[in-house]
Amino acid sequence: MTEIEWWDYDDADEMAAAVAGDIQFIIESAIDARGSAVIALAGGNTPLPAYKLLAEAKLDWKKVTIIPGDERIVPLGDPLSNVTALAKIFLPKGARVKPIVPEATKDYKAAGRSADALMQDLHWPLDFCLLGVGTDGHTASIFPGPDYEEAVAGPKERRALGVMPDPLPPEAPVARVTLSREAIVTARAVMIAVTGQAKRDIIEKAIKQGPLSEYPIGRVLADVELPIDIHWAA
Ligand SMILES: O=C1O[C@H](COP(=O)(O)O)[C@@H](O)[C@H](O)[C@H]1O
Repeated sequence: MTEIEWWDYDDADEMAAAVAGDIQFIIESAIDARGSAVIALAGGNTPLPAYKLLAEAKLDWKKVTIIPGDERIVPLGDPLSNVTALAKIFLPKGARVKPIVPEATKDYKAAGRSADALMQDLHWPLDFCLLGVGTDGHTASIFPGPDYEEAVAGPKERRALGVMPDPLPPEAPVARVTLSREAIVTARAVMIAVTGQAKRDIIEKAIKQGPLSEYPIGRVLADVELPIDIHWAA
């Protein structure tokens, strides 16, 4: 198991400021080292305050490419669309925000294949991947269901795939496209940002369970080589 460090904050605002500061530093370092930064950001609600603060940072945003680390298969502009939330915040800054599901389709497997093909246009490994975690233990859109093993242990060259969660999560009950575990854990830096005791309990349990964890976050964290920071506020 990798080195995992918890960073605890008094409230979500304090956490958002710290997360935004760390991502800014990672982006600056990537631009200094390679001339550009390619980052995958978590969807959902938890990281939005951090993204709003990050967008205020003085960065050479034209050199920054942002993809969602996972996407709900819904039309662009839909309130559930992860890339739409990212685009609203970062497009006005000049960043390149790339949808990984440009068109909603009923064939989630085909959406996954086309996202995997789109990944070829990016430089790899990712400079950074931010993960969220659901109260059911999913991370990115890696969920139990028919695509689970492919997501956590599929071919190493598979960077994205279509996923049908089973059961469907009530907050966004739709098929998904997600980065694979391999694409996530080979990023140059991986960070988790979560709020609430329930998510903390799940992550702690998942880490204890190790590679045989019942939770997707446990399967993703198992045997990761790079150190991972987990930012948490109650
Ligand atoms: O469905 C999703 O859920 C997780 C957690 O979202 P949150 O709103 O509880 O923070 C998120 O990380 C993932 O990207 C998203 O698609």
